[in-house]
Amino acid sequence: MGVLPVPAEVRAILLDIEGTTTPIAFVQETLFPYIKDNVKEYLRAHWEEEECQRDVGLLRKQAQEDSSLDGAVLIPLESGSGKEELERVIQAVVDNVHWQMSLDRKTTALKQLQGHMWRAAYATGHVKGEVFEDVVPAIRKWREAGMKVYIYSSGSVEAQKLLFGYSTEGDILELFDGHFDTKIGPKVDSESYRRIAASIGCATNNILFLTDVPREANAAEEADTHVAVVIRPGNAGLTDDEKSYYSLISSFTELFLPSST
Ligand SMILES: CSCCC(=O)C(=O)COP(=O)(O)O
Ligand SMILES: [Mg+2]
Repeated sequence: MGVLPVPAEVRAILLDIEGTTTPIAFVQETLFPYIKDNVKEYLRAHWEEEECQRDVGLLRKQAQEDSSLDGAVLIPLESGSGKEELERVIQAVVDNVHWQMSLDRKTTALKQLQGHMWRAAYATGHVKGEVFEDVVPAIRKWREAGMKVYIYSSGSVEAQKLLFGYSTEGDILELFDGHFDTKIGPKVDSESYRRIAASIGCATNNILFLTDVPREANAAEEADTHVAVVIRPGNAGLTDDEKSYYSLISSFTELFLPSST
């Protein structure tokens, strides 16, 4: 097992979810198929609700922005009433969601809808959020050492709270001081890390960001945030250059805090 000393100036640890706290397989083989299999039924059941209409409105706006992309699916406005017209619009939303998911897009519009759909899956016990076994004990230790701990995921804040609120380890939301999603900006944009630091009330170099994705690590580093790339079973492989450039950990227990005993 390796040891990665955490720089003394670090006051907060910012965690990615998929591939960092949580197996990629859980997201790709449980959470995402749930959306693909249930989106049409969900839209039919919730169409009249304000939240659902807001989600569809966001998806429609995103679809317009995406209209020049290969395979993009536009979402028409309902023109008139009637079951057939409703089904036509719902089908366009379904096709748009499937198209975005086939590209693993991280748009806020897609992530908002997914978060709302997962609510029922978690609340009924159909799904439990998976976390790697080292995650909870390590975070508890960091917090005892005075470290603040935040989540930054492309999954919506609501989806994050569901995953950790209904996790295999129970409700572990108390372990986090706050949550960020793509509303603060994309994870591959260095500006997002500056906004997160401002929101936490610290400098970017007071933060250590843990992620499985080198492009995200690169963006954070550009903003002067400390980074380590997390290697977990099922994660995408790293190039030799990435392996030698980034600090790597395969378990949260490898982080060594200056105040740790
Ligand atoms: C919050 S659970 C769903 C995860 C998700 O939708 C996703 O796109 C994963 O992104 P991450 O930034 O956590 O790698
Ligand atoms: Mg990730």
